Amino acid sequence: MLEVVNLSKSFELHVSQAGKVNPIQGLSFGIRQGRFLGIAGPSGIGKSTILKCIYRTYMPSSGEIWYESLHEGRVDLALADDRQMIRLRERELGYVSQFLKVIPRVPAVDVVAERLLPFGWSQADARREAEAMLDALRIPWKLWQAFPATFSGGEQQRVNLARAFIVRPRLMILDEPTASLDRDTTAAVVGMLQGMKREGTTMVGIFHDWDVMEQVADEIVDIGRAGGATVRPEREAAAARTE
Ligand SMILES: Nc1ncnc2c1ncn2[C@@H]1O[C@H](COP(=O)(O)OP(=O)(O)OP(=O)(O)O)[C@@H](O)[C@H]1O
Repeated sequence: MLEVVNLSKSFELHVSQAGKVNPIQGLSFGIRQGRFLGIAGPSGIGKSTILKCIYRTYMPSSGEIWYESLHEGRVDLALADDRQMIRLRERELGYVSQFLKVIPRVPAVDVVAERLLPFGWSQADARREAEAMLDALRIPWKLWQAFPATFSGGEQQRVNLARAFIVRPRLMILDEPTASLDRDTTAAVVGMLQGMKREGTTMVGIFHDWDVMEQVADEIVDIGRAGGATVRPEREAAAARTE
């Protein structure tokens, strides 16, 4: 479903004489449909950069990112043009980070509901679905009509999750999606991710909390190790030991 081949990304540093930073150099990995690949490694090594290259927030410096699209066939996301990326983001790719970027003065319920409109949903049905999603993510109903710009960090993160989850993307890209959440909300999000995985969503993600990573990931690429060795979560490793 996703195959990253020899991916490299470097950044030109304009503010100093330091030249370039090259966080990602010749990285390769693949994910099968319905699997969750975790990415681990020390701070600053380039984990978020990989996700941003897949979602094409960043243009890779070189390499290939092959994605099996439902509507567009096999696409190299490293070369796809902007219009194709917009279509794929609207219909197939979900991206959740810690930071919410939305138009100011739009109520939370509409920020979430608007994701369904390109799929032909009516405004009323989309709102009802958005309310159910906000409820599942434990956003109090009193905030549904409020503007997310005024929300706490954890509330904004849940609006972000709701925007991504509501369209049931084929490929979900998660950059520390539970970083500002409390334990109960994190557990609710983990349950929703597991449910989506059972329904066939493919996911790639970074989690600050190793326990959460182990609950959702089928395998973990540790990019701090030479060659990006794959580490299996402990529960799978334990199951394998008893096989
Ligand atoms: N837009 C950018 N311009 C310049 N340098 C960048 C840019 N984005 C990332 N970098 C650099 O690339 C390196 C990797 O950053 P990245 O955010 O991918 O790391 P990370 O592994 O996700 O870190 P953390 O775990 O701390 O979030 C860092 O040295 C960072 O400063």
